Amino acid sequence: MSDRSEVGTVSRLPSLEEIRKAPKVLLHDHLDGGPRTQTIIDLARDRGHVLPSGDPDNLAEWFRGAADSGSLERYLETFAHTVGVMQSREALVRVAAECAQDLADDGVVYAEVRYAPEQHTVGGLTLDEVVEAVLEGFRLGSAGPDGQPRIRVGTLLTAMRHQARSMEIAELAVRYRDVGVVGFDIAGAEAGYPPTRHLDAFEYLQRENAHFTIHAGEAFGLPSIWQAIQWCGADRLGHGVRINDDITMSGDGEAKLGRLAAYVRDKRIPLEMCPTSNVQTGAAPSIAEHPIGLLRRLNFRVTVNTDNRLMSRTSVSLEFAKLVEAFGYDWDDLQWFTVNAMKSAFIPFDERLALINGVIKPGFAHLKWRA
Ligand SMILES: O=c1[nH]cnc2c1ncn2[C@H]1C[C@H](O)[C@@H](CO)O1
Ligand SMILES: [Zn+2]
Repeated sequence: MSDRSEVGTVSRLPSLEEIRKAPKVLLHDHLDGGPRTQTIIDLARDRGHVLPSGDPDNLAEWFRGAADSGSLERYLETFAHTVGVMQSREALVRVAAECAQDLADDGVVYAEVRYAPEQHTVGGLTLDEVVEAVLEGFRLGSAGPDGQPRIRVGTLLTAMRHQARSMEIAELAVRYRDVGVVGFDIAGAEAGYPPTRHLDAFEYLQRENAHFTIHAGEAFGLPSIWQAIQWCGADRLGHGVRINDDITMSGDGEAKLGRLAAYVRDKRIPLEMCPTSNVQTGAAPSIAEHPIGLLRRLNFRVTVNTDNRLMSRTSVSLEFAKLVEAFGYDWDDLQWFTVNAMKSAFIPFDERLALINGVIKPGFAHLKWRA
């Protein structure tokens, strides 16, 4: 990492190793986008599922390469090999437990992990059995050797936007809201599948005082973001990178916000940004040119996320390290992203505040003091 000079002093930027020690918050991570490759290989053997490689490192490289297509649709094809092996209670418990362990090992203290229950019923599980298996996995994987929780994991239930089961999944999310499910989402190919297709589900969730986010403004532009917020009432935007299209820069570097971008900023609507994933799907040209740089400068409520740790070979720490490299972010910037994320979580306000004041601020203060 490079050094940055400040008036009379040289302050060292956070290294990847130091970032790993910081208490981090993750709001956008797919369970089926992050299994360990050895686990996929073991589960594939049990199910007779044929994989592109039987070697964990080669398989990891295959996922990253195949996801590097510049197209969201082709990126999504790689999930056939993760979803395909996550079709039994044992498989779901194992993948969820390892997910919680991997996130805790990366220093994540609070995570919201999402998946689409409707994709995990091929082996005969009911939707309720799928949800219960994943909750059990998170419970097991969150505990340290002393039995104390190392991480808190909340679940978001996703409905696939090209399917027609969103109402059923929304009802499932409400049914499990008091035992670990904290919200709802829609995902999948964006172009051709506007969020308003699922308006009945979003209206139901609003009547139930439930929380939801919508993947919008990733592979499709402003109309998708506008519908997600103004028609569907999304609490947060999954990605939302294309809000950039509603910001114009004048010759002297001044930013002018269109009405939608101004609304998103004024209302403090959280943007779940996933830099590496966006480069892979072509939503951003590179990390250095990612709109996150501008949006952070303009004080949008930006958060930093992984999306799919397997497909992007990433972690929250690595996403932060890439941003430090590209934009020269310091500890204050990383804390700002983290507090933004914690403020935007779907758990109750007093619990968010307790994590901000009791874990995040003291953790960053310690790292800043050592730097
Ligand atoms: O970035 C994404 N955009 C849209 N859909 C996505 C993205 N990452 C994963 N998905 C899909 C594929 C998964 O099977 C599904 C549920 O996690 O969500
Ligand atoms: Zn996503």
